[in-house]
Amino acid sequence: MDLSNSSPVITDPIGMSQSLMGVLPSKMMPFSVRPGGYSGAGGAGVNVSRRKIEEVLVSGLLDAMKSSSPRKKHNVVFGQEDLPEEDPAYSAWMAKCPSALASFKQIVASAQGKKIAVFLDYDGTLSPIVDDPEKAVMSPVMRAAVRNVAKHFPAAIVSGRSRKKVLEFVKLKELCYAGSHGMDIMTSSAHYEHNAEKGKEANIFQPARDFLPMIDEVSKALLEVTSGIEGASVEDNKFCVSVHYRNVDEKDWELVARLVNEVLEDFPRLKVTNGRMVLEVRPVIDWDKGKAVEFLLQSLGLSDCENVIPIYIGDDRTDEDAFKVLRERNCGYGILVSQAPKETEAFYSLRDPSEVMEFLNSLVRWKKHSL
Ligand SMILES: O=P(O)(O)OC[C@H]1O[C@H](O[C@H]2O[C@H](CO)[C@@H](O)[C@H](O)[C@H]2O)[C@H](O)[C@@H](O)[C@@H]1O
Repeated sequence: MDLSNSSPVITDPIGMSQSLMGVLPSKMMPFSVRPGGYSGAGGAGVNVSRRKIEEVLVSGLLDAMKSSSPRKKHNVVFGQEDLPEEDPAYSAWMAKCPSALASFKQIVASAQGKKIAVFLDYDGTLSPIVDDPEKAVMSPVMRAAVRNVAKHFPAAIVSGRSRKKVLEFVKLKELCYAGSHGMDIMTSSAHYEHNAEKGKEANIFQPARDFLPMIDEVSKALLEVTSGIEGASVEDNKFCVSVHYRNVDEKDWELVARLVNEVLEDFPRLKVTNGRMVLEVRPVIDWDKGKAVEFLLQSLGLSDCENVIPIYIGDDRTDEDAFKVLRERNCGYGILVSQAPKETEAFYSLRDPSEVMEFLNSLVRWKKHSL
């Protein structure tokens, strides 16, 4: 597609501001697309300023794409990215966000006499990041670790994937699942804490149900526009859609940003956020992984901070919403999976899925020991 002559026309500037609000820092937003309204000049000036706005939005999206996970070599054994050289910036970051393994004693000491609830992201946390999203399988040893965790603690998977897909990967019935970034939650009766709720059937909560036809439509549109870009792929996650650019040549990233932006102009009720080499299109509703964790704690009868310590482990930007909720409630711990310093609301860190597994196994050993 030749974009050199395209002059995008913005038909709904307020809608567009919503669609890109997820990725643009507010200081980058031009005055005319701030939430609350469009205040551009009228007449011929409108098209010029609209085009400028379009450029600012595309370049904001592109910056966000570039700043997401850098490409690294993969370790053939565990599939995780190679460990970085120890450097002062990393050591300084570790001082602020220490290893959850090194801090294990402190973590369990604070949980003495309380119930621990475990929340786990999937990609990059329980399975290593791989080039093909369809091949992000979980190893049998990790599955055994998660199964053991679910035997001893209330546990849930909170993923950007569709609930069906993540269940296909995890293959464990003992857990609760929150797919589509928490917009598709299933709790099972086994987890209900209160006697009155014990007999309850598995429960489904889908706060973005009305968006299903729209998501279907945008998914098809995104698939169509990106079909000519080598390496790009679109994954329908039921209540959200991922546009993957991990396998796209960097010179084509701007094209990906531009096309996603163009498609979203027709969907003012959708927004785009970005994760690890992926643009995630989802409804503009006040719901995220943080809200999903609050919902799960509440519905499982685990919202009493005095007696419950929720632990949330995740690697991506969307997991920050959950870390933030725990930090703001002053209840439990967020653990970021990362090998590089990152700004985070998490209290602790783990380097990769193999460390996540070690941490989960340690939790189970501690629990068995304390019984
Ligand atoms: O919340 P998550 O479970 O972490 O889901 C976020 C996205 O994860 C998947 O993409 C990521 O993992 C892929 C497989 O390792 C990798 O190829 C991709 O680059 C990563 O972004 C999933 O495919 C996406 O749909 C999720 O949005």
